[in-house]
Amino acid sequence: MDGDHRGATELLRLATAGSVDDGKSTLIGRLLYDSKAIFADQLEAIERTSAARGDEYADLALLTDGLRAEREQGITIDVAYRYFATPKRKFIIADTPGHTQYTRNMVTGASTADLAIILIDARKGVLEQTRRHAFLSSLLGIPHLTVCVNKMDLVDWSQERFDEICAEFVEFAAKLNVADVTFIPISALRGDNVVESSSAMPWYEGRPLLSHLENVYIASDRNLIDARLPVQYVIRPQRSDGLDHRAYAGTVAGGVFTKGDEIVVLPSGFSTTITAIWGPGGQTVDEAFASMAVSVELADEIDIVRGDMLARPNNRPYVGRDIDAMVCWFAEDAELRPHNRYQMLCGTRLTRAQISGLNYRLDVNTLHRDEQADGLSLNEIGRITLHTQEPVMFDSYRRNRDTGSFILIDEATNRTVAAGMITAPVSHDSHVVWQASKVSREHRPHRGATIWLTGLSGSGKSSLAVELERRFVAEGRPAYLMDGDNLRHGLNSDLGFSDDDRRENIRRTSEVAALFADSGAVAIVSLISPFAEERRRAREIHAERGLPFYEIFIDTPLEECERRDPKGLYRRARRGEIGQFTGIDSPYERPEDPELVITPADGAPAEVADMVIRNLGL
Ligand SMILES: Nc1ncnc2c1ncn2[C@@H]1O[C@H](COP(=O)(O)OS(=O)(=O)O)[C@@H](OP(=O)(O)O)[C@H]1O
Ligand SMILES: Nc1ncnc2c1ncn2[C@@H]1O[C@H](COP(=O)(O)OP(=O)(O)O)[C@@H](O)[C@H]1O
Repeated sequence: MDGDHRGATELLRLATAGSVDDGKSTLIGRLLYDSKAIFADQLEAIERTSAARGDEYADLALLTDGLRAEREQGITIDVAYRYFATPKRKFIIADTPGHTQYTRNMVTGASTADLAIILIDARKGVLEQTRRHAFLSSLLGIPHLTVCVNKMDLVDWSQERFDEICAEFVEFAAKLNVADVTFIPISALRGDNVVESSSAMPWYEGRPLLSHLENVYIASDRNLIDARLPVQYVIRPQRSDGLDHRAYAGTVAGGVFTKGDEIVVLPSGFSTTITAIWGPGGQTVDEAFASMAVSVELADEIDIVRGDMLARPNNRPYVGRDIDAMVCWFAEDAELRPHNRYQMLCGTRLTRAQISGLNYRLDVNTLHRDEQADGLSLNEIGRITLHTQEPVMFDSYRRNRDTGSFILIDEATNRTVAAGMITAPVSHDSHVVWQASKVSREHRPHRGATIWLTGLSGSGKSSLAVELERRFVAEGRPAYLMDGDNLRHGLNSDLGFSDDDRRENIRRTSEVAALFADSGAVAIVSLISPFAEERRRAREIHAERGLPFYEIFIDTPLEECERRDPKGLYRRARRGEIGQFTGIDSPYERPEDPELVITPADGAPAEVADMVIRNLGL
């Protein structure tokens, strides 16, 4: 492997969890101090303050506490990053305060960590917060856990006490998915086993903390197998030769890409080869490894946009719209609830997503799963399913922490409201790829569209739809009537009239209409479609694919529909023989902004059809 790649293992990302009382600030201060990573002036100030207070030792907590005060001005998520280095390794510490915002801070600070340090006060032993930190570390997939049993000086350097705490921790951690746990007895205050080995605990045969941090083996933690490059930018440099060499830039999120490799572009599914790779400094390189920012040039002109992903044809991420994930909720003033919609950022892909289900809320202290929960509030963690508007490329978080994570953004406030870790695709759409067609819309002889007629039963949708279809076909334009009644005989024969079934009925019909419109036909939909949200979604499905969509509201008052009652359904509904009848005991949400509104005053269906074609310019 070359130097670039080995270089990645010279950096260790650390997360620390624990509260001030556990001595976390002191420990970080001690690491910085004893490894000479503190500036002389900072050190002097600390020694002066400690001496003035009559402290026996320089209070190293002053160092990190001072930093904390600095950053408390204006940073919303309270995570501080500290850098230090020894001749062996560079370190980045994400210091996440242990107080009330613990979950949010830890999820934010620790999601890229290689190793988490958990501090336990030797006098107190394993506490609720120890379990919480251990659980969060395992949830975040941090590969190494180092449990520092601190304040050993206050338990007389007792090996028995240390062993007792280790045993208790091991018993709890067995329920978690933690690969590698190391225990170190320390006194952060006195510096025992932090940088120097402790003479007070000769029974401890392991390394002191810093030496452990320098030597812990992390090279095999990185995913070198699954090549993933989420496209961040499409670069079109104007060369002096006038040729247009397009390149695709992004940070490699897994595996290795080599010049000459065959790659597949997702979600389109086109394959091509890499002809050149440029490294971060703009120089050409032969290989690109995980965490390298690169741009690549490809042999074929393929339509690639930000949010697409390059992978290997025989090793693809999941591509799908239904995702199973654990999420941690960050927002103070709103709850996560099923059916809510957010912007989802997964890799470089930004798309809308709806919470399709909340399976359970997890108590991070007891690991109890509450399946009755109807929402998640600040700092709560739960298992959800998500349905995205556009296909998303992802791996499970366990396999790849970059391509397996996402954030949810509130559309109104633009704030990050959740961080998510993908468990798996929801089973029904695993490994489905989008198969691109070779016929583009310009190649088709007709331009398609969908005319969506909504209104109560008996309002006159079908009569108008029939007239429209006849006119289009007479003119030689492909058109097809999709009537709710008819679709319910085949495609939708498994659906009844509950709210959920109607939503599914509308969803399926929208998708089929979009396919017809994409093929160049005029899809004429005649569906009560009583829900505004699903009609909006139908419009969106068309907009996403650049297809015209016209919503026509047949605004015939309920009394008139009931008077007409061509099928006798209203009479039966009134007698209670049919339940959930639209307008009687099931709602109809009137369209707020349709392209056209038709009322009975507009005349007979034939006249109305002429008017529609004229008005919509079809
Ligand atoms: N409970 C109840 N509520 C409403 N409609 C009912 C119901 N039961 C049967 N029908 C008949 O089904 C037709 C409506 O089906 P749709 O698929 O258009 O309905 S929906 O969009 O899913 O709400 C509708 O046809 P139209 O009269 O053409 O609208 C009815 O004939
Ligand atoms: N523009 C119109 N003016 C008067 N009656 C109409 C009009 N359009 C339809 N009708 C009548 O209303 C009844 C219901 O029409 P239909 O098209 O079946 O409605 P829907 O499909 O919305 O249930 C039918 O008897 C039809 O003849």
